[in-house]
Amino acid sequence: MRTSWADSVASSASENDGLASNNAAAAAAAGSRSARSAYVPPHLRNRPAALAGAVDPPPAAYTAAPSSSGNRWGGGSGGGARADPGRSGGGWGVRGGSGGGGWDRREREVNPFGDDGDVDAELAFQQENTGINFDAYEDIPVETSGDNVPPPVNTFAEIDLGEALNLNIRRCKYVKPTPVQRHAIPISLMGRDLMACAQTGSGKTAAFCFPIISGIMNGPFAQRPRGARTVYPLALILSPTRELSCQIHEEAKKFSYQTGVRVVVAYGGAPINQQLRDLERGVDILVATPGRLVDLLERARVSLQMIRYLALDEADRMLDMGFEPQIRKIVEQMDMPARGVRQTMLFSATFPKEIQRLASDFLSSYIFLAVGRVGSSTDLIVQRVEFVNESDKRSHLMDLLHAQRANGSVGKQALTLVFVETKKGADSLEYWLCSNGFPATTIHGDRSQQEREQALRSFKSGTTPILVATDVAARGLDIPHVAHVVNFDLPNDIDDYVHRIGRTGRAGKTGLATAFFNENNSSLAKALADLMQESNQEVPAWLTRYAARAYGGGGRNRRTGGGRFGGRDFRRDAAYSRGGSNVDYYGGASSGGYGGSAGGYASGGYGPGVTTHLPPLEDMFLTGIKGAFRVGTGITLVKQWVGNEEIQERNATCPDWKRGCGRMFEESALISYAENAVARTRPLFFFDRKDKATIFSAYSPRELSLNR
Ligand SMILES: Nc1ncnc2c1ncn2[C@@H]1O[C@H](COP(=O)(O)OP(=O)(O)OP(=O)(O)O)[C@@H](O)[C@H]1O
Repeated sequence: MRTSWADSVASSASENDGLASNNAAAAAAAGSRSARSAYVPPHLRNRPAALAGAVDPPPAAYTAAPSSSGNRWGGGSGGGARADPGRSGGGWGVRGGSGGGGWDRREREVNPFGDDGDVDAELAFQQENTGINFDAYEDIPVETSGDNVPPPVNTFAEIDLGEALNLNIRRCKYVKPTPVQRHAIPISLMGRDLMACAQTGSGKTAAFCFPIISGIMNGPFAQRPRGARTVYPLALILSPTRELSCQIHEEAKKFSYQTGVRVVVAYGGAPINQQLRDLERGVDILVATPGRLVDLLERARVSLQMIRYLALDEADRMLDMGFEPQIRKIVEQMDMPARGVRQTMLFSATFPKEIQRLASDFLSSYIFLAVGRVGSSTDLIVQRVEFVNESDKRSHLMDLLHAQRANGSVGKQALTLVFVETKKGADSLEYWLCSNGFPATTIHGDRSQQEREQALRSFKSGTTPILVATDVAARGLDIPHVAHVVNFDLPNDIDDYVHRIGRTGRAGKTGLATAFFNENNSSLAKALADLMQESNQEVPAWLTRYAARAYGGGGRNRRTGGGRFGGRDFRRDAAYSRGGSNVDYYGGASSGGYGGSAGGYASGGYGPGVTTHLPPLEDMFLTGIKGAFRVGTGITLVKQWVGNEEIQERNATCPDWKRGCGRMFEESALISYAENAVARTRPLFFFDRKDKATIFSAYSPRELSLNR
């Protein structure tokens, strides 16, 4: 039976395709969008028209504006485990009954640390933070922007997180906060929205979990409706893959042990009934993948009406085209309190400016935080690039692994993660490695959920110290002892490369990343060389030559053209503040998005009139035989196309591109253009200039659809 990986991106072809087709359908329906009624979950139906289908007014308890101290719901600073009315001490009380988000009275909270409770005595015998060298992060440049940014802290003791949470932090052996934690936690505790970018492995999970847990512990009691089967979490943490959601869930459970805050996870690919039972036992923090959450919302088993905190991990991925429609649905079209009422936190190691712009739709008067440059990789990772022809890759890998084995160069327990492009490629490489005496397993979107879990377990335990993976394993996974990441096939996007190599060199440890580069990767050359140079790596002379030749270092590379290299808040970029209206991004414009007027991107619609909200792409016209067509790029391709370099790259794949600007263009040529040049991974919209309707939209070569 096909498991529902619908909400697990990286597994993803299936889901992305699904999403893409949904998205295509959405775009197709763009012209009639206004006539289409919005989905109303069952528990919101039969309500006064003003309320149904709209954002519910949040409960009075947390409609207050952010307070300058404490969280935005006016919660005081707090001590130990939460002692809500209706809860018994120690955090196991019953709150709100079943469906109301409280603990089941009969449930015992498993100790995730396996200690006997005497934490301090136990820790005294252990070397604190064994092997973790956070001093490595000390000299990282930090940029913050926005109004009234609170000062960073240097120790956890300076932050009032509450006794129970502090105890768990000690149990985790976190001695001091990492740079992103030092800055992000005070910002979030102040009740401010946050867009945070920090390098892979630098502790972002705790940076958003601590303020959420502390806020729930210390915030006002949440009186949740009783009786119904619907549950009302107070915090929602969304992540793109199932494995990552599980990992965040595990971490959050550790942090919230004996705090009285209950964390539940919901993801696709696993039986929903078990997850429903978990939810029914009560939930304060729901960690979820978008697809499964939408399912739960549509079944009216979860309501977002009482959400106080929304965190998106891997936020740039979540707002990329594959997920954006689902995220908009969850955040804007269900019953979640509006931005400015809820507190929103976005985290990632990469944050292209066009995604920052999109993300600002979900934030209110937010603070931007960049620890290190946006999208940079940590220099704890030694990066090597080797020129390897396609046909030599296997033998080259074999040489690497033999050398590794012979000289123990990456350590005894060392694990090697090998990234490949396709699922088939993963299977076949795994088979070949095993046949050649290297125990390997594989993780990709065609494997069942059980197989994927088994593969991860076997890799983590060292039973199969080589894991061959597609991008399903590229983001967020924190697997100890991954000493070597091999990019057997390089990705097209430098951001994907950053996330992939970030599976090693985590939490202050060093790591090694080797990439096999050949002619097929020339579009990545410039971005790769720049990234390596920036992180003080030795760039081979031949790569520099490729980079110079490739001019623009294309692919979906967003570093070129001044896009984001330099790591800064997009609001500071003058180009973004033009937009035709006087949008004050710092003040939180009404739409928060480009152009600032109603509709368009800000409302998530791509319907008629959307062209008025496109960034300045006035020169990007193709004139077709049936009228004038504007090529809009949705969101993410805009900057890429404006830069000369990108046009160069497009030329490489679509010779007609440059010639086609402003000229007659056959419809078939447009389609082939879409197939060949742009639609590999991101959507492309063609707009008829006259009536501004989408004439067709393309998501991938397979998903090209004609919607006339
Ligand atoms: N203050 C701390 N002290 C010691 N270890 C920490 C601290 N904060 C986090 N860690 C550890 O650092 C590792 C990386 O943390 P985490 O997975 O949150 O990184 P991340 O920034 O989210 O990475 P990615 O961008 O890859 O998702 C984890 O093993 C975590 O337990």
